[in-house]
Amino acid sequence: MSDAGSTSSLPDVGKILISHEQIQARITELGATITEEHAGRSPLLICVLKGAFVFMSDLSRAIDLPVEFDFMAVSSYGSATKSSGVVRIVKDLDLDLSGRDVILVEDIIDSGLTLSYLRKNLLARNPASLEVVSLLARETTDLEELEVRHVGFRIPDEFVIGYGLDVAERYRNLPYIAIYTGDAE
Ligand SMILES: O=P(O)(O)OC[C@H]1O[C@H](OP(=O)(O)OP(=O)(O)O)[C@H](O)[C@@H]1O
Ligand code: HPA
Ligand SMILES: [Mg+2]
Repeated sequence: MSDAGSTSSLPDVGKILISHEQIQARITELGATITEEHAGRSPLLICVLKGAFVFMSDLSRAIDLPVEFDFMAVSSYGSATKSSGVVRIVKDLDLDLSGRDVILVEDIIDSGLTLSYLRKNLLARNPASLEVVSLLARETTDLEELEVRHVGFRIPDEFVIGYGLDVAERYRNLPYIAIYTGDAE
């Protein structure tokens, strides 16, 4: 049912691009790399809500360090499958970033608008370091330009849902990443 390449019986859920098992295996690798790179430190993980909450939960448990957590909610897609072009902060952080090693945790880098906005916003708070880990990024995204350190999977130009990613708030609970086949625009 969750095998890559197969389909779901749920409406608007198309081909499964990345299975639950593939996601978990990649998260184990990402967690080990982050653990190694931050050995001896206590990075602050910032989850970009809502989409990144599932990835953050699994990734944090694959990191063997005394990490701390904070959460920021930003929104630009609303119920559409195209960015509105305006990134709105819905909830700000609770913690002070000055002097902290910050790891920003995203679910997807699509147009890159959200990340560009967040990078500027967070750097203005004087962290000691800021790095970005995203579960997904479009094949067309220039990761060097956006300074993204770790990416789980590169994906083709299709709107995807599941594992935190939504369309109009639905399907975040799918345990895999699938192509959205509904008619939201
Ligand atoms: O690179 P971009 O084109 O900016 O797209 C990526 C962002 O868009 C989505 O957030 P969304 O606005 O849907 O909010 P949500 O996480 O609450 O669903 C996603 O979770 C990323 O944060
Ligand atoms: O492909 C996507 N799916 C869900 N949310 C998104 N936000 C940006 N791109 C996407
Ligand atoms: Mg969304």
